[in-house]
Amino acid sequence: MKKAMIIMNPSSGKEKALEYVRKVEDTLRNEVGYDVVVMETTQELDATKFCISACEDEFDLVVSVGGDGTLHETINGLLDQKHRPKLGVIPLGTVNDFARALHIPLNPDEAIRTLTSSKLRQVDMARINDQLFANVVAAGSLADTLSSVSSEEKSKLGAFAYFKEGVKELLGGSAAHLVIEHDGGTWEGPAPIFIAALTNSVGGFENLAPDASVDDGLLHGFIVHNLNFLNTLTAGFSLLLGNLKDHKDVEYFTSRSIRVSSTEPVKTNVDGEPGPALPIEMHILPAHVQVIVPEESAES
Ligand SMILES: Nc1ncnc2c1ncn2[C@@H]1O[C@H](COP(=O)(O)OP(=O)(O)OP(=O)(O)O)[C@@H](O)[C@H]1O
Repeated sequence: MKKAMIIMNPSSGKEKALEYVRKVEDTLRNEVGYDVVVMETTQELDATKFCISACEDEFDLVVSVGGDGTLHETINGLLDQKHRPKLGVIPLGTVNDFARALHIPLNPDEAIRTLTSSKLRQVDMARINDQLFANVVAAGSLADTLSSVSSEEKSKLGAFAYFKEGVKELLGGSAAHLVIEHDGGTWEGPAPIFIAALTNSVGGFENLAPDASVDDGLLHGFIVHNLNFLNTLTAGFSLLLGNLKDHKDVEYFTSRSIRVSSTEPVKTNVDGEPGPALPIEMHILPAHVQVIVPEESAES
């Protein structure tokens, strides 16, 4: 019999995770015919440990029930594994970038229906130092600010919580000197933020990297530099309209590998969580995981 592991964070989804997990279990067992194991996280990194054991025990499917934090920890269990189970995603967080990028419904009941779909997408992941990411890495003074956006603010304001904190930080005007090496050359200079996106949805803004698709084998780099009050606002509008890469103070490139370093101490944010300090090295891992997506979903 095929084996599925459900990895669920009971603290996500406004305490509704337990109710949804029963529905996930029923759907997998009764409609798709899986032997199902439910693993409940109690602390940070539990989801990674559970996913490692699912790989080692050759499970066919792992379903992440929680927010982007739980998903990020789950996919990190796939690092350097020979057997990688298929992935299902039930988004219960406030932003849910990965689900947005894959057109997985943000309504949990509808997302659960998706688990009966026979459509799979081969999705890129990327390595950053000794971990994996599925969505986005940000580096620079602004990245640290984004890590401090509270769950309450995200619930209340959605993607605008990031925008609000971002504008506040940019008006403070701190920009570290970054050295960014990519397939096409090296950029060097002061920048309040550098973003490497794998998918089009970043911090809930589905327009930030409209050219990034989950399976294009590329990292999409945005270096934002020389921001002051006026162009902070115009960059904000560019972000909302999906043409950030054309803004005069934004350098855009695609690459399979990127190295970012600085002589100053600079923090990063990886998939919405605090990440390693610079230097960082990123490498794309094309088609690294097969994700269950709705039958009718578009390929972008
Ligand atoms: N039982 C638990 N209680 C509290 N925190 C947990 C528990 N299990 C896991 N965690 C931690 O909670 C963090 C956030 O989880 P997750 O992203 O799933 O939910 P969320 O906060 O509702 O979503 P979002 O980040 O989108 O607001 C995870 O990174 C994980 O380390």
